[in-house]
Formats: sequence, structure tokens, C-alpha cells
Amino acid sequence: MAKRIDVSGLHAYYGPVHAIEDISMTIEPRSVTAFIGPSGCGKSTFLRTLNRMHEVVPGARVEGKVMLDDQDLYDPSVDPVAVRRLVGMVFQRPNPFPTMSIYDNVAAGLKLNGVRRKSQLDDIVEESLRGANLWNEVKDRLGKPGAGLSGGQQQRLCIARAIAVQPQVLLMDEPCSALDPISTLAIEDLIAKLKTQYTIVIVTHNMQQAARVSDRTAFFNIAGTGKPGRLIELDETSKIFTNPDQKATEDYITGRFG
Ligand SMILES: Nc1ncnc2c1ncn2[C@@H]1O[C@H](COP(=O)(O)OP(=O)(O)OP(=O)(O)O)[C@@H](O)[C@H]1O
Repeated sequence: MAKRIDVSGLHAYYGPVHAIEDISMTIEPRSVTAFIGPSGCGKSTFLRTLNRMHEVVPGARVEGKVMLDDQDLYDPSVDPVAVRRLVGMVFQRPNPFPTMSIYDNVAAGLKLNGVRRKSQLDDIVEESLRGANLWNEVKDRLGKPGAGLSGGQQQRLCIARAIAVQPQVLLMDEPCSALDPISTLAIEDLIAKLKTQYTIVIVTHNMQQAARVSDRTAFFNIAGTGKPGRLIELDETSKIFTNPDQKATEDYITGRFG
């Protein structure tokens, strides 16, 4: 199911603002790639270009190429809604549909995709909640609202909702920043488990987290206020954190700036 992402010469704009400049990278399947870098360097913007969410902002546009295996995501014939089905996203704050039951939160995307048979929905809801390490905690209250779960449970519910539609890639934008340390560990364990099946990209401000969960790390930076963000270096996480090629990477990971 997991696919490789190949980005070349990618620029993103918000109206006249040039937010990220000339980014090229390969994101490997069945592994976790972390994006780190100072605030405003374009990590979230770049993440959202990978499932065509960037263009949802009025006036925003993208130049360059994003390939998902051999499919060009920005080809004019490609439907952005179909892209978002292939490339799922989990956000910073858990955002379950608040009035919907736990069951319906997971089933919503499946129903939109035309799955109607109750037994099939039941199976996929259970499988997705198990996949998100949440089944045992919620199996006796599937009809209760998603909003009644703890923050960490809600984030795992959002991950169950994302994987229910069987994406190829999971993008996570600071998925633990609103969570306590125990819930954070639960999500990190889950990421380690999910990477055997998915291509995972995670934006994180927490360098220990990047070091714990990722196989490869990309460091982004900006030359100054108003300048576009750039990719400085992408390599094995162990190398980035012990012996990076670029001085700017070393300064950042040793806490000299950012
Ligand atoms: N909706 C928007 N409209 C205009 N400019 C935006 C918008 N969203 C982001 N930007 C600008 O694009 C640049 C990159 O922002 P982005 O949020 O991608 O950075 P980031 O590295 O994810 O930051 P942080 O770590 O603080 O979340 C910033 O200069 C930001 O002000």
C-alpha cells in the first residue's frame, strides 16, 4: 500500500508571498520521514503540498512536481479530492466530528466512498480502531460521541479515521503537540507500528520525537524574515543528529538557534 513520494523543484506561494523555494526530495515508503526546522520555515506548507491541501487557501498556488510512484499529483487530469483519499492527514489538534459517534467518525469517509453494507462497515471500523490501538478502550462505547474521549484517544480516533479509507501515505502535522507525555508515547508507538504499512511524514518541533520516531529527517530553514523556506539537508535521522553535513543543521539541532 505504501508509495514513494518524489518531489522536484517545488515552490509554494500564498498570493504574492513566496513561502517555500525549490524543494526536491524523495520520501521513502514504509518508513517515517520527519520535518524539522525553525518556526515559519515552511514545514506545514510543504506538507500540505503533498496532498494538495495547500491550494485550499484562497490565492495559494504550487509550482513544481510531486510524484506518488508514477502518478503526477498536479497533473491537470488529477482530482484533488482523490489525492486526499490516497494521502491522508492528521492535524495538530485532534478534530473528530464532535457530534458523531466514535463508530461514525471512523465510518464517515467509508460511507462517502460508497461503502454501505453494515457488516463491511463494522469490519473496517474495528480493523481501523485496532490499527490505531484504540479498539480495546472504545469497543463498549462505539455509539458514544467522539468528543467524549480524552485528547490522546481523540487523536488516535483521527488516525483510525484516516487509515479507514486505506490511504497510501499518512501526513502528520505536529500530531502530539496538544497531547500529554503518556498520550504522546502512545501515538509514537502507533507511528512505529503503522510505518510497516504506510509512508509516513511527520512535522515536529520536538527533536527528541524526531530522533525517536523517524528513519530520515529533513531540516528546513529560512535565510531571514520574508524569505522563502528551503530544504537544507535530508538524511538518515542518526546522521542528522550526530554528524550533519551542513553547519546550519548542526547549529539548529544543538540548540544554537531556532
Ligand atoms: N494561510 C496563509 N496565508 C499567508 N501566509 C501563510 C499562510 N500560512 C502560512 N503562511 C506563511 O508561510 C510561511 C511558512 O509557514 P508554515 O506554517 O508552513 O511554517 P512552519 O515551518 O510550519 O511553521 P511553524 O513551525 O511555526 O508551524 C510563513 O512565512 C507563514 O507566515
